[in-house]
Amino acid sequence: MPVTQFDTKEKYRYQNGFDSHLESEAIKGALPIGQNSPQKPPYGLYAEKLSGTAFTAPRHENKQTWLYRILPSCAHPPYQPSPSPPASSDDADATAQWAKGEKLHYIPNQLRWDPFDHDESKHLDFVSGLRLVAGAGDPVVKQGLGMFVYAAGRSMDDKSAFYSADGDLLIVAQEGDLDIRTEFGWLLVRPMEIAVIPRGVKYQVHLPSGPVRGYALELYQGHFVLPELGPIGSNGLANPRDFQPPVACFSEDCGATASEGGGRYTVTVKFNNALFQTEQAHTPFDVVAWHGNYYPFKYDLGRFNTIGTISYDHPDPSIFTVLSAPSSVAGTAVADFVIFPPRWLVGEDTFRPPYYHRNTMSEFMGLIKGGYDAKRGGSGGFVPGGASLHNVMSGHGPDAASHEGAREAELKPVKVGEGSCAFMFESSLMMGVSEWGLRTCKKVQEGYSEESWGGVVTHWKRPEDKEVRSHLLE
Ligand SMILES: O=C(O)Cc1cc(O)ccc1O
Ligand SMILES: [Fe+2]
Repeated sequence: MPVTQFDTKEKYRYQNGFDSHLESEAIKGALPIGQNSPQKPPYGLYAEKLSGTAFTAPRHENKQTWLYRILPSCAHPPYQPSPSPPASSDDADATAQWAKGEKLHYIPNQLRWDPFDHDESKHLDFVSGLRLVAGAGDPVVKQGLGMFVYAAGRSMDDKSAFYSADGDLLIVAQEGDLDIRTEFGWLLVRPMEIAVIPRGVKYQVHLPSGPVRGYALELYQGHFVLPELGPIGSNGLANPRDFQPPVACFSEDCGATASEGGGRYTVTVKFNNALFQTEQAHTPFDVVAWHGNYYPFKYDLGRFNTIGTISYDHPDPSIFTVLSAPSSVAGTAVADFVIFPPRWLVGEDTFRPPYYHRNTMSEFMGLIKGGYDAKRGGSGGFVPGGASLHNVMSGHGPDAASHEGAREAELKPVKVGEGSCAFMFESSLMMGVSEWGLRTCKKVQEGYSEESWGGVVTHWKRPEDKEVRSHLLE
């Protein structure tokens, strides 16, 4: 039985593997045997290669997939600049993010945002509901990244598709399910799950459970890898087999030629942070089979094998890295995706929350659910759907109350983060904040720094103080 868009039973079957060479056929025999490009591929399909790296990239980095589809992707009328800004009923500046060359604001202050708005208007879909919050670099030279939030109240049109030429998109679902139809098959991405849609892959996002909100990171350079495990050994953190790419699933909505079909599929592309559109007569979701190692996938954060100290001191958060996008400097990431899942704290004689910190890397944090052990929750705090940014060398750490609590806490084993999950996009690059992120969204918490650290208490004692001297004489 072919797996078509109508066959829901088959829709959510997945394969397993990270950076594996996989293959999937919705119709048995659709993949050519022993070669990629036969004179006449099976079932009259077209063979099309999708390259995720240069042809000549080293073998261990080389990424490509062969797609076997009813019509080739090139068969479309020319793209035009997106005729109207992404639909938004309530936010005139919402499209600023798409404008090429938008000025980013570089500021050393700690920033924190209240939860970003939902799409009350129900006018926004996943694409028009994407907002750039912060970023660095430039898609033109394939360097850097963009950090986004999304809020959407309606599904993308059944006859629409989106792809980004700018980079791989890591999606962190925070509220609501994303039913993502890709050229490679379907992915259901729920809160506490993530997905990565590689550069160039076309997709369409449906909202089966209602409005959605979440975070996303677009990587303008390279691809995500699993972090090295070093002395941890051969298992732990995110295990490769828990990454789930889809199985092939196609629609046949194509005419006798590429331009004769009756369909009107709107394809939108994000190209250098500007949107372009075309309308084609045939579905872009016509891939009957594929094989390769360049594919979209999802990952359930609940499967993360969290590791921590069983003796003393707070380890660096790099032990919580799910995925990393390396730069050319060893051990230095363009972006790390790090999570803070529920875990046992047993450290002895240890200040257990995150230490006070100034980092050469920038730290953008979000909260999927629950709370975070070094930050106050509740209104005005660090709460689900909100975010914080501690840029290059901006001091941060537990707020005064968390610090005092942790100083005095009885150090018995405790489980922290039960029912919660914070995450961090950590980058070696200095983050610029978009106009939308700084002003238009109206979510920046004015008093963040003062509220958090204004009340940090001095515990300093001079050497001649009685208490210190008696301690030294002991
Ligand atoms: O809360 C943060 O700032 C992130 C963070 C977490 C941690 O466990 C150690 C260092 C660090 O920067
Ligand atoms: Fe930090």
